[in-house]
Formats: sequence, C-alpha cells, structure tokens
Amino acid sequence: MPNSDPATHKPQSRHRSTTSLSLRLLLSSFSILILALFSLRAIPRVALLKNHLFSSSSSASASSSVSVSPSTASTIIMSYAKELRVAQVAVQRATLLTKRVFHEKAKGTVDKSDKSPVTIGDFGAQALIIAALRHNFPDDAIVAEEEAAQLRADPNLADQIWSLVRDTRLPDPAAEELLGGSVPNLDAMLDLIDRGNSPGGAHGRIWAIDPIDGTKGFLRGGQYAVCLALLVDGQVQVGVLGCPNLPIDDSAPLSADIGVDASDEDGRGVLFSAVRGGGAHSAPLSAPTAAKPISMRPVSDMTAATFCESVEAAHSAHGDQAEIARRLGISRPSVRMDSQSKYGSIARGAGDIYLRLPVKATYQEKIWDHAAGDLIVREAGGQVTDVDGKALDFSVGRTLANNKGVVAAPAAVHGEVLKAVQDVLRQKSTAA
Ligand SMILES: Nc1ncnc2c1ncn2[C@@H]1O[C@H](COP(=O)(O)O)[C@@H](OP(=O)(O)O)[C@H]1O
Ligand SMILES: [Mg+2]
Repeated sequence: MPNSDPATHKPQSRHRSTTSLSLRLLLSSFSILILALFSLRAIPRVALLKNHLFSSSSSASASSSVSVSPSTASTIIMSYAKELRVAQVAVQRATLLTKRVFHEKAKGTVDKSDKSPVTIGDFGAQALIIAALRHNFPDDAIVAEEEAAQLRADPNLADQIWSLVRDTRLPDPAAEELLGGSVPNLDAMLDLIDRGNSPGGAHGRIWAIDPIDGTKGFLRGGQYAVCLALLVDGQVQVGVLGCPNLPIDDSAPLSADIGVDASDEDGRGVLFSAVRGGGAHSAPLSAPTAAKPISMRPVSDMTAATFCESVEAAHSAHGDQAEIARRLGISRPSVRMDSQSKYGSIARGAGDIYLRLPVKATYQEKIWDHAAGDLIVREAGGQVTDVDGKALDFSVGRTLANNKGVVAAPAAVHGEVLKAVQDVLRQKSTAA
C-alpha cells in the first residue's frame, strides 16, 4: 500500500516518500549521535577515552594533551564541574590563611621528623581544604602532606593554628557556604588534618593536597603554592594551584629574581587549574571564575628558551641541570623558584622547561608535589616525564616510587630535552 498523508488520505509522491525516509534516517543518526554524546558525558572519564585515542607516541609512555574543540573541552570540564569549583574555592580560601602567615615574622615553624620545616600556615591550610572536601565529597580518600601528631603534643601551637582557621572566611558568602562554612572547633580541626592519611593507590577517588608547597620559599619570602589534585583510578583528573606571589598577568616575563623577595601585592596572586582533556586555565586568585585558557609557548629557538628549577640545591641537581641547558644551547641563566609555581609558569608560557634531576638516588618524589602541576602542564600542551621518559605514575601510593626526577617541556621539544637529560646522566654514570 502506498504511503498516504494522514491529513488528506491522498497518496504521496515517490519523491516525497524518499525525502521523508532520508529525513528519518538523518534524524535517527542525529539522535544516536546525541545519545552517544550524552552517555560519554555521563562517564567522568570521557577525557581518558580522548587521550587514549589521540595520545602522543613520541616519547615512551608519557601522555600529553591534544587540542580539542571548545565545545568538547567544555563537555569534559562539565564532567568534573563540581570538583573543579570546590577545588578552586578551597584553594582560594586556604591562600587567604597562608597570606596572613606570609606577612607575619613569626610563622610558627617546627621541624618535622624528616627535618623539613612546617609552619602554622601549612597546618591551617590543610585543615581548611580537608574541611571543604569532607563537606562536598565525604567518601573520597585524601593524601595530604601534614599530620596533627605534633599539634596534639603542643597545645600552644595548636591554638595559634585554630585562631587562624577560625577567622579565615571567603568574602563571598555563597562560596563559603559551598565549602561548608567554618570548622566547628579545635578538636575537629585536628581530626580534619589527620584525615589526609590515605595510603593512596590505583583505585577510586583520591585527593592529593600540598597545603604549602615550597615551605622553604614561603619562609624565605619567595614563591610558594597551595596545591590540590583529584586522582581517579591513579590518573590526575583535576588540578588546581594557588600561587599568591606570581603575577596575575600570564604574559608577564619571568624575571630572574621572581623567586626572591616575592610579594603578594600589586597584581599578584594567580590560580591555575585544569580538568583532564579540558585544557588549562588561569584566573586571578581573587576571582577563580574569571578563568582564561593558557598554553605553553612554542620553542622555535632553543637557545632563547627559559628553564626553571628549584631554589634548593638539595631538591634538584643544579650542576646536572646547568650541563643539560648548556647541551641544549640555552644561553639564559635558569630561573629558580620554589614550589609548583614552576609548573604554572611554564604552562602559561612565561618559562619553557622545568628540570628536576635527582640529587639522592633513594629520594622518592611525593605525589602532592607534582599531581596538579603535571596535569596543568600537559593540558597546556606540554609533556611531563621522569628522566627515563616515563609518565609520572600517581597510582602507586603516596610517592612517585616508579619515577626518578621530572622533565617538563612543550610536547614538540620534549624528546630533544629528554635526550640531553639522558646524555648528561649517562656521561655522569660512566665517569663515576
Ligand atoms: N631531597 C629532595 N629531593 C627532591 N625534593 C625534595 C627533597 N626534599 C624535599 N623535597 C620536596 O621538595 C618540595 C619543594 O619543591 P621545590 O624545591 O620545587 O620548591 C618540598 O615540598 P614542601 O615544601 O611542601 O615540603 C619537598 O616535598
Ligand atoms: Mg611540597
């Protein structure tokens, strides 16, 4: 029976029925496409699929980001929209506390069991961030740098931290409410600090917190960063770095003295963030939602590249790094600064390369010192590996036990930089 128009009961022309068939086919393909997009969006690891499909094979197993359309990027960001927003605001609030301590002469410094310094700023920032995470994601595990044992044994120190935590509040009441408001009392604060004791690992959702990365820089008046990252099944999915002493302006040149006598006034204070597969962004620390995309600077002339390294010679081998720079033909002196500010600085193209060569063969890098920076650099078009060219492996516990050192550079030149690193290390081991 020929098709008939239900309104007129007249037979339809052949042309019309072919058109309607094509239209139906087109509509059903379109609905399949929409359904596929929605189901991808429902899977938080949509970015994982994208990275799997497009991952670079240029250097060992390291993954680097590829550019995606703005609509795909925003779909991916939506998958972790709440995590990103909470992380940004939690880091912003923690920096209000660290900035207060930064301006104090006495920073309540004590030595930890490994002899590294910790301040009332570290403890206070950790308590505030964990409070925000516990309020929003009570089932998530947390790996954080500090623990409260020393504070339980030192009520005076605990009191100093409590008064900071109690009095630190975001000016925006809605943002403060998002984080669950104030910590109720000193005991609750100590318990929160101790909630960062997860062993980490390859399964589930784990937040990695460094409440003040670069504590030595913080004490010296240099750069420091408040760092927060979400790992899901061992992969960094969200990374946020609050850098109170870096310029807000992404195009500000990286001056050689940026790591010395730093201040958090006059246009300083930047928040870097990234969601895996969604690109990297920067915003003023005072306005996290005013985020702009950032990307690494293409290195067309290696001799003009800027490389960043730690201030502390005990944290990375300055001599080896200088030799690598010489081999690459880099003529500028290194820019030394503390903390993951180095990752943020190269991600926005203020610098180009970050080298962290091991000083002690036995030292294992901590996941909280790298998780957020690693993602931000990769999402800005960089590649981050260890000295063997392996991607940083955040799935094996609280440390990067499978990695040695860090080599971060724009993806296009990472292979060249890695070769120089390996040549220098090989020459050194032959000479030993
Ligand atoms: N021997 C060592 N080698 C490499 N990193 C080390 C180290 N001793 C300490 N660190 C880490 O170096 C971090 C600072 O990095 P940078 O040198 O880039 O500023 C410290 O973080 P904290 O300041 O949070 O303790 C600490 O975890
Ligand atoms: Mg640190």
